[in-house]
Amino acid sequence: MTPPDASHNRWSDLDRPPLNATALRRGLLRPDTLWASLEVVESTGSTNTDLAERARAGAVTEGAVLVAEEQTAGRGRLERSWTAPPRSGLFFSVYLEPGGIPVERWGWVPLLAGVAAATGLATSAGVDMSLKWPNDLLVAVAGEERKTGGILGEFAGDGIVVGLGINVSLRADELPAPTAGSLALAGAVSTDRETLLRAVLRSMEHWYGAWRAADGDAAASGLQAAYAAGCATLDRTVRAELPGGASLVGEAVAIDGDGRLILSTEDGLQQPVSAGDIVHLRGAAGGLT
Ligand SMILES: Nc1ncnc2c1ncn2[C@@H]1O[C@H](COP(=O)(O)OP(=O)(O)OP(=O)(O)O)[C@@H](O)[C@H]1O
Ligand SMILES: O=C(O)CCCC[C@@H]1SC[C@@H]2NC(=O)N[C@@H]21
Repeated sequence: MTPPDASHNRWSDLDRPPLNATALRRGLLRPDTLWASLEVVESTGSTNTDLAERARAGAVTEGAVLVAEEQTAGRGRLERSWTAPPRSGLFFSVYLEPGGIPVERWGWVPLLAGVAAATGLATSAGVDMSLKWPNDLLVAVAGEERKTGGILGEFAGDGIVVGLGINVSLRADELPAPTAGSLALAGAVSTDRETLLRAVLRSMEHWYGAWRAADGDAAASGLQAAYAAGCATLDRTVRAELPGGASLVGEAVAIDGDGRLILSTEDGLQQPVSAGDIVHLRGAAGGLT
């Protein structure tokens, strides 16, 4: 006898159960907490696009969370795409309105999301997590650094939409690129997406509260130090591929108060990098391979 869902592969329903929005709301939406609403949609183009549209229309309040089981036009930084099979990971965006905080400090919000996601996932999935500047989430798969998550922050309306894509149960044959990984491939003790999402959102609430309480000062709130402690880019020789095509090689020596990566180059200069792609090069400074 043929089961009614024979067209699905065996992973779709057993290993990738749907999210329970009611349970998530019960655990996260409480009076006096940051998270004000949580919606789970079956499929959409991009949760960032959707929340940004709502923010521009004034149709969303701070603390809104939009989660999709599947994205058909997921977007990454630098006009790239974000692709993953339905329910293989967490694809969600949050809307934050740090009114009163000087806008030049808002650039810390996506970095804050990276610290929160890395901390929340390390605890809930039991996997060592690190950050590649600015905010890729890295895990080790068979001793190799792999990207298991990415973060896209976009100004919209009076606030900022921060979208997170986290590869949870992706198998090796499903990876969108050789550089990608997943929590499962990194040996996660749990791949329960509700547990992971709750942990990330709670950690984000903690860091956002601390950052706001310090008036957006990343040093005073401890955020700058937490970011540096989790950042795998620091103390490495890296190549920064800058917008416009130029590139810069140097040792990553610090994250400054504006969240920029400081490279110490061969000519002895300290060059701040505020946007671009970082490639971690092997070997110590001067010993590139
Ligand atoms: N789920 C994911 N996990 C990790 N990395 C991802 C994921 N989805 C997309 N990426 C990465 O994001 C980038 C997507 O960029 P882009 O849209 O330019 O695609 P591409 O595969 O690099 O090139 P193109 O689509 O132009 O052929 C790639 O580096 C890809 O590896
Ligand atoms: O690594 C990157 O370049 C950032 C990837 C961000 C992906 C997430 S998935 C949820 C949200 N919606 C999007 O379209 N993008 C972000």
